[in-house]
Amino acid sequence: MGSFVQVKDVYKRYRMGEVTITASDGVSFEIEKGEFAVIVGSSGAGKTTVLNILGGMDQCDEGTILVDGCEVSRYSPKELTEYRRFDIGFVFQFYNLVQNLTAKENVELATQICREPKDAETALREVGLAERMNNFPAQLSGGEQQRVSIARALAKNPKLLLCDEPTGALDSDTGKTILKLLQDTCRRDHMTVVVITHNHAITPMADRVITLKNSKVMDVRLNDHPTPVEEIEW
Ligand SMILES: Nc1ncnc2c1ncn2[C@@H]1O[C@H](COP(=O)(O)OP(=O)(O)OP(=O)(O)O)[C@@H](O)[C@H]1O
Repeated sequence: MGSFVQVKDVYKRYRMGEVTITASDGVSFEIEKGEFAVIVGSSGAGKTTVLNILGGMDQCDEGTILVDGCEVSRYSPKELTEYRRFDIGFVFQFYNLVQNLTAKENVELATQICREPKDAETALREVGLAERMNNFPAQLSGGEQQRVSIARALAKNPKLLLCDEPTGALDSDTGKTILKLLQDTCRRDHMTVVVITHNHAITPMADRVITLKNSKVMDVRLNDHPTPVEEIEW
């Protein structure tokens, strides 16, 4: 049996008139089930491209993506829709909550379109928002809004939780509580979590660090003893 996530020789090119931009240039890496993986690289290194392909929002031109034994890179558009809907939880930098729905309604909105979801209240309780379920996003701090978006993603019971700069809009203390929540969820539920970031300071807390540079994988490193989030400074 191979790894839970296998990305093999993936190429993604964008044609812009005469110019072709290679956003993924033979990218390969693996992630095991239940790992907390960080994909790190500077702006333009190709992080979002990899995350979009892994999340079924975009397709690669060449290469293979296997998730839990399924060959996502061969999925039809209809299969990709189901993959995004049932298998993937997304967390974005700017939360992407619906402003005129409460925290609970935001989570319910997502769970209405998936199989065997968690109860919205349970999901919100697990992220520490038991008291704020009936608040609208504008009544919540940035960190609390990010918790709602994590509850929304986890309520789907996804196979993979993909997070795009989840702390990018938060101050460092709030960012750390969000990373701790993600790491605790990973440990407690054996959830496979992938965080993309430009912030190298986050890498010591990961089980696996995949470094991208110029659209290629520069380095893959395993941390046998990840640093507790509380001890990380940035
Ligand atoms: N839809 C697109 N059309 C054309 N070029 C694109 C597209 N998406 C990404 N690119 C290019 O591919 C390269 C990698 O971009 P990508 O967004 O994956 O990098 P990134 O590491 O996520 O950067 P950032 O941290 O700034 O978001 C960049 O040169 C970018 O301009």
